[in-house]
Amino acid sequence: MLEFKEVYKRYPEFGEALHDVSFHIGRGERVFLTGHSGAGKSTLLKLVAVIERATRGQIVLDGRNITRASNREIPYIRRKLGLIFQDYKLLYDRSVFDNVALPLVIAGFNPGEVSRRVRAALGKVGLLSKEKRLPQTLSGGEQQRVGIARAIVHKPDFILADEPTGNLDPEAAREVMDIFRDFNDLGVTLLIASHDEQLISRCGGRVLRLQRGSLSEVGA
Ligand SMILES: Nc1ncnc2c1ncn2[C@@H]1O[C@H](COP(=O)(O)OP(=O)(O)OP(=O)(O)O)[C@@H](O)[C@H]1O
Repeated sequence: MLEFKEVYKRYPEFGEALHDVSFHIGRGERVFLTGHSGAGKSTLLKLVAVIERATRGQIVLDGRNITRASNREIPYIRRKLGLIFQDYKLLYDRSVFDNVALPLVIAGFNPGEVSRRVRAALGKVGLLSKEKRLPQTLSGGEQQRVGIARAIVHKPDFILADEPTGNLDPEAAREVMDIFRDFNDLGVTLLIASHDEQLISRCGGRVLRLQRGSLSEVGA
């Protein structure tokens, strides 16, 4: 599903954020990416989503070398991915329904199909009854669930989440992790960056540990 081969990332203003990173994630795996603040977790996820580019090495997603993907190829790559962020990145002047619908509207789906898929996604995260609400009227946990619904509404086979529970209290964090686990049980591959070791050990899965840009652990 995803392979990093001797990947390096250098930011001109900073220096080396990733150093000789190699790993493989198989289809359907549940993998956590952990490490201290500044270890390179977000950078690694950004390389998979082609938000940033590797300086050296090779990244292969679904059998396709995406390291030097052209700008035209990027939408096709992102279509395979569901991206979830710590700060939700919702549009606060749009309803829950409209936030989740946005990727489908941009992709040109017809209104009937948009409604069907948005309601299916909201159902999966337990927010069907709140589709008309504006995001700021929801709790942090609910807002993150809107973010998850938006990320999965186009049925990606790979979810990438960057500290998805970082702003949530323990109960909301557990609910969000349970939703990820349900997707994983259905065959969706997960790569979740988190520094919450307790949550990771409770959830179970393989752990990739970054330390100052290098992978120090690739084990189970
Ligand atoms: N666009 C950028 N330009 C310059 N330096 C950057 C950029 N993005 C990240 N860095 C630097 O690269 C290093 C790794 O950052 P990254 O955000 O990947 O770490 P992280 O493990 O996700 O940290 P955190 O847990 O605090 O989010 C950091 O020292 C950061 O300052």
